Amino acid sequence: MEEYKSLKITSDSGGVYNLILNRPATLNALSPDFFVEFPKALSHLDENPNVSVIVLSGKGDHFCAGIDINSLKTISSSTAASDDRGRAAERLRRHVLFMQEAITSVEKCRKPVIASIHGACIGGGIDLITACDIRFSTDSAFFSVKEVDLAIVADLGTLQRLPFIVGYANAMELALTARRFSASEAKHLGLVSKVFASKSAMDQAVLAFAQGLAAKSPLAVTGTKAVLLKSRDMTLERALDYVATWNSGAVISDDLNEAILAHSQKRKPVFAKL
Ligand SMILES: CC/C=C\C=C\CC(=O)SCCNC(=O)CCNC(=O)[C@H](O)C(C)(C)COP(=O)(O)OP(=O)(O)OC[C@H]1O[C@@H](n2cnc3c(N)ncnc32)[C@H](O)[C@@H]1OP(=O)(O)O
Repeated sequence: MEEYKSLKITSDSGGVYNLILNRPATLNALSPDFFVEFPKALSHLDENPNVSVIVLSGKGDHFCAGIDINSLKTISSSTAASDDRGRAAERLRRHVLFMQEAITSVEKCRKPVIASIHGACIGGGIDLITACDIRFSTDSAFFSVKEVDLAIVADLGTLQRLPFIVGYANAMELALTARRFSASEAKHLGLVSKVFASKSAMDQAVLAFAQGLAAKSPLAVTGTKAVLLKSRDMTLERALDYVATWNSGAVISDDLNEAILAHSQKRKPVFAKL
């Protein structure tokens, strides 16, 4: 297994792997290392056939306190130091695109990624969880689309993804006010699917949930993720066309035969890995 400075990977039984934000001293603030390592880690997990489902969590008392504020200072001073504003702006734009790619790597991963959130989930933390496929939290977790309070426009995906999750009006209100909101409000808005009384209760339930997903046809799971994500960005007509093409390729698989056979034999299906 690769060694990372900002992350840790562990595995549980049944094809469930844990991708853990691992800078607890800074509440898992997203450092420059994170933006290099996170897409690499996801790519390795994606390529590893033993991995069926990925659970993203944070070590320590909080899930993620957003961008590492010290790195934000470095970004802004490195552009101010340049003598050419046009070039500095172009460099900064490329850097933001690079950071966006790191977050988008969650969507590019074929396997489902579940966010398991406790404590703070702020700024860049919201960018991360909104790219995830499913979100769970503890009841003491709290959330904030904090960027306007740092005098910046959220630029790593929250403004693009959050409206699809909580609706346009709710996303606008949360992003403009930067107010802190609770896990129960996050549940009410649909940002998290389930809320748990403690981190240990959540860990246990998320593992059981992830193992349940991992037991399903990997082709059907990866196809469902891919089609839902593509459909989000397409017209209905194109999205229906896309899924027809997808299924015409994937429907004729051993998984379909195994699912039908297992059903008729009243046993659990066993599928080959992806
Ligand atoms: C190009 C731009 C791209 C992306 C931009 C993204 C924007 C954002 O992410 S905006 C959001 C930025 N984050 C924040 O504003 C949160 C700041 N942190 C807090 O408000 C609090 O720490 C808390 C999350 C509410 C938790 O409070 P508490 O439990 O009291 O802990 P603290 O004592 O405040 O923190 C402990 C320790 O962690 C350090 N730390 C906290 N957050 C960050 C951070 N974002 N970056 C770097 N370091 C952070 C804090 O300084 C403390 O360190 P000490 O050395 O112990 O002082």
